[in-house]
Amino acid sequence: MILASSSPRRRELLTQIGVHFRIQAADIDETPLADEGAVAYVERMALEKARKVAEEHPQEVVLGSDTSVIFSGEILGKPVNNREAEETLQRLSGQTHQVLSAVAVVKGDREKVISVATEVTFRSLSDEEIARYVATGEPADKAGSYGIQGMGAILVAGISGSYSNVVGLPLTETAALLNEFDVPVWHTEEL
Ligand SMILES: Cc1cn([C@H]2C[C@H](O)[C@@H](COP(=O)(O)OP(=O)(O)OP(=O)(O)O)O2)c(=O)[nH]c1=O
Repeated sequence: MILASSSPRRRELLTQIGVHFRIQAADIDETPLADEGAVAYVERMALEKARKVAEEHPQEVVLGSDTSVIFSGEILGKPVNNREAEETLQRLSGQTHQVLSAVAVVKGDREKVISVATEVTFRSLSDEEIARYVATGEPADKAGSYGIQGMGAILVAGISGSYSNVVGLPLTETAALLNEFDVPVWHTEEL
C-alpha cells in the first residue's frame, strides 16, 4: 500500500502497527471552502490526498489523512509564522479544543473516509512560556501550533479519546479501515 503523506509522524504511526507501505506525498490546495464544516473539511482533504496518488496507481491501496484543530468553531491549521503560532497558543491556553483527523483509503473507484475527534485540554500558559516554546520551532509544521508527542506534551493537562489521533493518525480506526481493504496489520499476519 501507499501512504500519501509527507508527515514523519504518520509514517511512524503506521509503522507502529506493522503495516508495510511506501510513501508518495500528495500536494493539494488545503484552503477550506466557504461555509465548509470542520468534519467535511478534514474528510475532503484526506480524500483529495489519497485520490491524487490513487489516480497514478489504480491497483493499489492508498491512504491519505488530515489533522486540524477546532476551537470555538474555527479550523486551525498549521501556523503561517511564529506570530500566528503564539496567537494560537494564547487562545488555546487554559481551554479545551478538539483535534479532528480524517483517514481516507482509496483503491481504484472504491473509497472510504472516516474521521475521529479527540478533546485536548491545555493548562494555563504564560506568554513567556509560549514564546519559548515557539522559539524551539516545534509548532511550525503542526496543526494548532503544538506537538503532543514532543515538548508540547507538557502544555497538555489531559485528553479525552484517541492519543494517536492527536499525533496525526487514529490507529484503532485506521487498522479497521485497512482491514476492509485487505491490507495486513500486525494482528492479521506474522511479523
Ligand atoms: C495537534 C498535533 C498535530 N500534529 C501534526 C500532525 C500533522 O502532521 C500536522 C497537520 O498537518 P496535515 O496537513 O494534516 O499533514 P502534513 O502536512 O503534516 O502531512 P501530509 O498532508 O503530507 O499528510 O500536525 C502533531 O504532530 N502533533 C500534534 O499534537
